[in-house]
Amino acid sequence: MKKLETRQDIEDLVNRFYDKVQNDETIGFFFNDVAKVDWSHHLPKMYSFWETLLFGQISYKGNPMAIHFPINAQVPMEKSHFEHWVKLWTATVEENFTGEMADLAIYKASNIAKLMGHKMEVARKIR
Ligand code: HEM
Repeated sequence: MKKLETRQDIEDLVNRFYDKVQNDETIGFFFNDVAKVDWSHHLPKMYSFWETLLFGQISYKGNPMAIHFPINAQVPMEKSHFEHWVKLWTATVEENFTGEMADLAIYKASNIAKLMGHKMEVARKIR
């Protein structure tokens, strides 16, 4: 199987992941119905986000935590949603790529998802 090593690989991975997400029964509605995501805007941001995280190519400048709070305020983003997000991400990585960067993509996503899930839970408690 292919190694995850180029910007094009990241674009392919991210596209395939959000194809799954959009059609997913558990978390798809956050994107389709709650945030009503403009995919032509969102996907390039996600390419840059992952390029920055994995290749150290600083093309993403943003605050990934902050963008999720207003969504969480509308519909609680539960730990189980984040676990499901990670399950879909891990499956998409493993279906398409192998090697160190592929492992790192899974590892980093899991850590961020855990932290994000925790922050969303705390935000709901102090509201
Ligand atoms: C159940 C879990 C999640 C849901 C439902 C979710 C939902 C969303 C939605 C709807 C947006 C788009 C907001 C908009 O443009 O209107 C977004 C943006 C984003 N998400 Fe998530 N997300 C989840 C988990 C994660 C995780 C685990 C990560 C990181 C590993 C992540 C990283 C990002 C980033 C980088 C953006 C773009 C932020 C920006 O605009 O600068 N998300 N998310």
